Amino acid sequence: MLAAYCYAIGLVVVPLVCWLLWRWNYIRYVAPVISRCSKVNYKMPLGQLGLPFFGEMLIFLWYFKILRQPDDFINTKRLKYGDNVGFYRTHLFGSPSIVVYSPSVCKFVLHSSERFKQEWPTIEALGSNSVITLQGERHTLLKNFLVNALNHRDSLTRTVEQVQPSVVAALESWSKKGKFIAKDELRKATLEYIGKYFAHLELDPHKIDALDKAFVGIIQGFRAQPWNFPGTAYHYAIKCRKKVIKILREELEKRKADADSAEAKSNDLMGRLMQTKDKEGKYLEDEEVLQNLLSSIHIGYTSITDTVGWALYFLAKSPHVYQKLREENMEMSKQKGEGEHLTYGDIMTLKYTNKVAEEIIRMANISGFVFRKAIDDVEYEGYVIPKGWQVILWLRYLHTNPEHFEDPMCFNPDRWDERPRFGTYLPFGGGARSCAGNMFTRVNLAIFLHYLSIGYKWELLNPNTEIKYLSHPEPADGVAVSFGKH
Ligand code: HEM
Repeated sequence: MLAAYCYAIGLVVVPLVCWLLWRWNYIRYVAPVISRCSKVNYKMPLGQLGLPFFGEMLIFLWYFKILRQPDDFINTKRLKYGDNVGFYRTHLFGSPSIVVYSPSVCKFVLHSSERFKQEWPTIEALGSNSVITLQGERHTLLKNFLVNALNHRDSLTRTVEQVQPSVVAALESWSKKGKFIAKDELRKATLEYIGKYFAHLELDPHKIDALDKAFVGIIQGFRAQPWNFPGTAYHYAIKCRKKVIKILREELEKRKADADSAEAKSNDLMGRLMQTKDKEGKYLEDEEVLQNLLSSIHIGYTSITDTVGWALYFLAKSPHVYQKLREENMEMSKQKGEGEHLTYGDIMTLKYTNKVAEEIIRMANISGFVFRKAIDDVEYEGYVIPKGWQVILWLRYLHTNPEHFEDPMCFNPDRWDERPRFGTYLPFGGGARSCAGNMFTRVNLAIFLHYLSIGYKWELLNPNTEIKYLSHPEPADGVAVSFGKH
């Protein structure tokens, strides 16, 4: 009797449970969409949603962490399902998702903010008044402000003037160190100068370490589960955020208390935020000033650190590129007097340097993905992007796909002699949420490239170090270098 019972379990129950586990996400997420969309004849994108709860996360991790071939996640789907319409269905980061890999669909999603919204469950870690999380009119107000303050010609001219002395000083101090982890030094140097440039913050080494630690804590909370109790990454991120806001608030209060001080009169980012008015002529709330300053310092110093870290890596691996870069910049340097700095106009004439900068940005892919949520069922060429599903724009795939860039993993600045095909190069996103600091990044990178190439040489201490792709791409050793003067 018992044997028959066990036999029945083995024969019926176990396969049934396995089948249910395998089909669970289909039954839960896909079947209702198919039933709803059959009336309007929309097709379901191809793909699969994997296991309950985990979805295809284990496969994703396999490609990112074990094989370290992140884009093969998409390549295997293209092999299995064919090219289809430029996107597949999957289940990642806890949600049924559509992964988009084609230029036209990426553009469609980025430029359809009425159909796809940006949603951050971890809003308290990011700040509910930050341009990153705001929606609607307030977002437009702050976004326009930031684009103006960071990316326009006048602002870039000021950036070039004010940032150079700090870059020169940082490189000089590195040459005295000899061997170091470049990412560690870059974090400190860029935080120091961005803090000074954006808010006149005078940061001693102790304060820089404390601030940097707090910013790392904030990042860890961005994509964590939004569980706000002691011990969670989200809770810690909120605590770190409060610490940074406290430091920025001290500076804000100082300026309010002494309106005649040089800082209060300066037109740094904090000063300009304090002077910004909305449509009704009302100044921004303090909280808005502080939160947007925090976001700008944060994104600014981390993205420049990453980009310049990659510059050191790629240039060390491509001596012929370094040599050409050096020649162009030595030529520029000869035209300058002793101690005379570059102008924004000079940087624009450095053709090869700008190509190197663009190639670094393409290959670094520091913002490899962009996330949206479909507000309603959206039809695209007969297929549905279902309401409530997460949409993951796989921007990095645009830049590593040989159909868009020949021999894409080869570091080749000369590919920028021609413009990439429309929509195939989107490192800064697009549409209403495109990056507010794209030109700011390019100019900062060009300044580093200039001073690095005219004055310094370096070698990678671990030239074969692995590349980490999560949480963002970087050489696993943090770019350990031996660094010195020419
Ligand atoms: C290589 C460097 C950088 C890359 C690859 C990059 C990439 C991006 C991308 C892809 C987005 C769009 C996100 C989305 O659509 O959801 C974005 C948004 C943004 N970026 Fe950057 N970024 C870089 C540097 C910077 C810098 C230096 C700043 C400022 C100092 C900055 C400020 C912003 C802001 C404020 C947004 C939010 C815009 C909005 O929500 O409307 N970025 N960035």
